[in-house]
Amino acid sequence: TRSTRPQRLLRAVQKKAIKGDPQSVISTIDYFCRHSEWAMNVGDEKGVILDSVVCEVSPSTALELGTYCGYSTVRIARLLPPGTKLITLEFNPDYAAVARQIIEYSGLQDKICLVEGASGDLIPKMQELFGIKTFDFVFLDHWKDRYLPDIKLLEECQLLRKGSILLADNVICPGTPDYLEYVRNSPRYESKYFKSHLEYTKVEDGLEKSVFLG
Ligand SMILES: Nc1ncc2ncn(CCCCCNC(=O)c3cc(-c4ccc(F)cc4)cc(O)c3O)c2n1
Ligand SMILES: [Mg+2]
Repeated sequence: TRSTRPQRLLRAVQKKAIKGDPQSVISTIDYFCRHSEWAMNVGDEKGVILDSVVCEVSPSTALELGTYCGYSTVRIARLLPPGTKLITLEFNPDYAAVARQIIEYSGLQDKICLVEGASGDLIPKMQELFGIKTFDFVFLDHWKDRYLPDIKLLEECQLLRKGSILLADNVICPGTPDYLEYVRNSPRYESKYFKSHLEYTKVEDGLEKSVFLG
């Protein structure tokens, strides 16, 4: 049967990127998605904003919702100091299988824990599975209608602390209107929009950065 897009993206990484070099894995994926096949990675333009927020927060504990092929997973993990852990949740086993190989190819597997399953099921298990008390940083990039229920779940499970940073992809395209309305109007968050473009296109999109105020 015909290969899938994630498999073709993995093959491009294995063929063109330098093993153990996260930046070359990132550049190879961006080149593939611009010149061969579009894929729903956060991409290079929004990726620079993601990098700057990760560097600013310098999190000890980080959570990513929606791994896909592991592009943003590698982007985030390459900036984390030793001894920190990025937990990334992926629902689709085929995506997870590709992501594991891309993460391993980048050499960052010791900083990343990829867990297969739905965020709604796994978030309540973070304490028992990983001994996580709270997350310093959360990157939301999964089902757009799960952003709002999942941050409410993070609040309920007391996985956020005063100053925890949420960064949400695709708040314009495909769009997360209920999430935006909540974080921009809730007294419990201080929110800021970073205007950008949908990965590899001229379509408007952006990232919403929200600080949990406790
Ligand atoms: N609950 C749970 N727990 C864990 C999970 N793991 C995965 N999932 C499901 C996530 C499925 C992929 C989510 N990502 C997107 O849908 C997405 C789409 C576009 C896009 C597409 C077409 C267009 F024309 C324009 C824009 C662009 C993006 O940057 C996107 O991130 C989970 N769900
Ligand atoms: Mg996205």
